[in-house]
Amino acid sequence: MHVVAGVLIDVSGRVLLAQRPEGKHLAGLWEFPGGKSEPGETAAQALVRELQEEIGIVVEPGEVLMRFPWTYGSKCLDLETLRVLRWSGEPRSCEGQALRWVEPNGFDDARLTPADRPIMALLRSVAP
Ligand SMILES: Nc1nc2c([nH]c(=O)n2[C@@H]2O[C@H](COP(=O)(O)OP(=O)(O)OP(=O)(O)O)[C@@H](O)[C@H]2O)c(=O)[nH]1
Repeated sequence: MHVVAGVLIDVSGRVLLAQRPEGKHLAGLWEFPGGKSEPGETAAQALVRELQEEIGIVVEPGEVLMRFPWTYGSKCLDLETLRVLRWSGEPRSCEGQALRWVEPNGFDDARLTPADRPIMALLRSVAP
């Protein structure tokens, strides 16, 4: 399963996280917004579609920050994380999930989905 996630960084260096809803796998943990790609979609196309559906913004995808496999029990992900260069609109919750801008250095890893911990570590390492 190919999953794309987007890293939005605001002017003060905070990144946007979404909370996984009740009743879902990893409920309550925070992740970068995104979702599964559909057959035939590139990662960039999937990211544009997912962020439009989930948080109501139109994004310009940038470079791939990280791509790696991750296993949760019997679930295997190919998680591809892209930087978002620009977006139009103000992120808002379109599917009931909580959204939050957080400082990479001030957010406890235990609150992230496990696969997102190495991504946050990368963001911390490049933070100004
Ligand atoms: N969108 C997203 N999913 C992630 C991230 N990190 C991570 O481990 N995942 C996992 O990737 C899987 C795909 O997520 P999804 O949002 O498309 O699907 P879902 O579990 O909500 O279920 P559903 O859409 O089938 O109902 C989930 O198991 C999710 O926990 C991330 O940063 N962003």
